[in-house]
Amino acid sequence: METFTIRTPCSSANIGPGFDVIGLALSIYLELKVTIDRTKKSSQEPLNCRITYEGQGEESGEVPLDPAANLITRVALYVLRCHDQRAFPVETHVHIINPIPLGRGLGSSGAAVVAGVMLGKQVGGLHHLDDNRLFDFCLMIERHPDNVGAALFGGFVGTYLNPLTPEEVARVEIPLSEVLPAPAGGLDTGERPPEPPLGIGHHIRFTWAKEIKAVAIIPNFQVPTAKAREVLPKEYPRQDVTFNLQRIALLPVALGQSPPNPDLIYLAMQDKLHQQYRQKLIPGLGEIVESMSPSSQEGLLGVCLSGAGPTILALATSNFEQIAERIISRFRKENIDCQWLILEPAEGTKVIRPENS
Ligand SMILES: Nc1ncnc2c1ncn2[C@@H]1O[C@H](COP(=O)(O)OP(=O)(O)O)[C@@H](O)[C@H]1O
Ligand SMILES: N[C@@H](CCOP(=O)(O)O)C(=O)O
Repeated sequence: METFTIRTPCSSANIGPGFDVIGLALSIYLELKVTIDRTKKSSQEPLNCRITYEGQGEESGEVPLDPAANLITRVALYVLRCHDQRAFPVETHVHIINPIPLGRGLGSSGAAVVAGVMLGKQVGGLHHLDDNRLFDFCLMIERHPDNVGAALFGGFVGTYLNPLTPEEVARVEIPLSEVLPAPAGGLDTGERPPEPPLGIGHHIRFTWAKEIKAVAIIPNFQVPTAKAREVLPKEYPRQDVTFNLQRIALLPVALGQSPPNPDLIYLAMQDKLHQQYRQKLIPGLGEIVESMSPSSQEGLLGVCLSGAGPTILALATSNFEQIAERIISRFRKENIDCQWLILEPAEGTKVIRPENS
């Protein structure tokens, strides 16, 4: 019996102005406990894979247990099929432990994609795929690099895409339905899916000052990332783009300085490219972001929307409970309940094998 665990952190993307660029891996972990029983000759399970699940959305059953429908196993199958393996090895059991809240802007889907790519590599024995190549596979599915970059590489990262040839662009823009295997009921045509072009995405690691903690205030409703991207404009006024460029040049420097400079961080976390448009999906967001600053709230460095929301991320050095309570009370006025957590920067995705295996 072969067993191993894949551990992937959640993430907070953007951190204000770094829309689709900056990501921070944080300390809530998706875990896959994988067992492969190679003594079996055949399997009754679809695609030779049994999925069990515990964690967020367990009662509502919103995470499918069919390997042809579950995001993690579909992504693993994509990697396998690019390498002429049509199914999981006989017989694979994937137990998913997922404490990352779904659809809240903490990168649950990014973590699922990264864990899925790693699962494909491990069960397929595809040891030649290094993390940079796995990043390419992730980008064929999650088409912005910030949250998957953080979940794969860990820490505080800047991510960017290479210029691609027109032929490669066409390959990257292929509809998701042609990349991922068809959900339950779809026929396996036996065709090889399109492989990612080489070196689509890259990352650079930034320093994170040890004093800074991330307070996540998580409202009790979901905003699907796809919906939060639909509300964004196709074009922006030049002054808004310049505003973000000025801030993004400051942000990694400001968050790496020890001791942190609250006024600089507050300034560096302002955004004009996505947060104001997402207000219509997240009642109270505008007021929260505009009303809280280091001068009005001791210990606070800055506040932003986490990923596509609705979670609010407050960066702070002290008074975490008071900061969280102030944001929670604003959401309460909208009849929205929240939970809150203090999170730390996290390591990237790891495969953990039992000793002497
Ligand atoms: N552990 C998981 N296993 C399978 N599917 C998952 C998992 N985590 C997230 N997903 C899928 O991703 C969706 C949420 O993605 P998205 O809207 O991008 O929000 P988020 O901001 O949490 O990434 C879930 O509704 C579910 O379909
Ligand atoms: N840059 C993306 C990040 C989405 O992250 P998620 O964690 O909400 O999936 C965006 O802002 O749309």
